[in-house]
Amino acid sequence: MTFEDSHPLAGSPSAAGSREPAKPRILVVTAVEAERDAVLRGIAGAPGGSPAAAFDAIAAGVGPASAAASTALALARAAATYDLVVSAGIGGGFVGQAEIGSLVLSDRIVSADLGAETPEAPGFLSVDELGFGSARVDANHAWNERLLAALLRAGLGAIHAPVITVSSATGTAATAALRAELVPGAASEGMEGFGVATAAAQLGIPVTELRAISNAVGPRDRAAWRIGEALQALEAAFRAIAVHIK
Ligand SMILES: O=C(O)c1cccc(C(=O)CC[C@H]2O[C@@H](n3cnc4c(=O)[nH]cnc43)[C@H](O)[C@@H]2O)c1
Repeated sequence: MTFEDSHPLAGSPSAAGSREPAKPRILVVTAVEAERDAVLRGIAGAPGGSPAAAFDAIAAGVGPASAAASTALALARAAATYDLVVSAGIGGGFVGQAEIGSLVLSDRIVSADLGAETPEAPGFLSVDELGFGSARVDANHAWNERLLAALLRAGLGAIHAPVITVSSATGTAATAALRAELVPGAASEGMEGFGVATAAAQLGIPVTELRAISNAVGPRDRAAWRIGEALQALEAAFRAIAVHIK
């Protein structure tokens, strides 16, 4: 028995009897159902309902703890057979870095509030500086290139930059400035990426984060959030990925 005969991920025989390469398996983890449904609408928009990858999408709950626990459970149920995990959803955009409606693909995923406040400037020490591990997971470079290429093929662009994870969304200009200083170049803020990334990284599975910007990171103004616009951008991004990923 060959590997192709015995391995469940080795691909299925085509009509001509030759073997198609197996589609990559991608787990998409959102916070809420509205985000998951936008992702699923995008994937369902692939021509013939046949996406170029095998996707599963789950709504894992808001915040890094729920995201980590739900991701770990989904990975365990699938015996960790995913090729990529994507933390996805709407997100805040840092002013001057990412506008409302734009897409941000993480080059690294950084927990910006995992550490200790200090009375001295800048007012915060990360767990890395405290010597308790790391508040950073690097996004998978090779997968990012494939995702960016897929977006580009559909005429979409994404800012490639750090995405921060926080347990409390930024609500003042001072916190926005502090978080931008702590993570230079950060373009987006969400509440789940580091949890998703930690679960994936502990199983050795490549991970990245994709945010569609719904609001500016800064003084809290919920009425100004453009959730519909961001969900449409998220849907378009996953349609592009489902059609064009190679
Ligand atoms: O009310 C709705 O219809 C609705 C639809 C989709 C998503 C939501 C959320 O409130 C999701 C919360 C989710 O959004 C992320 N997020 C968005 N902007 C920020 C931000 O500026 N700072 C931090 N997180 C942000 C976050 O990941 C939350 O889980 C509502």
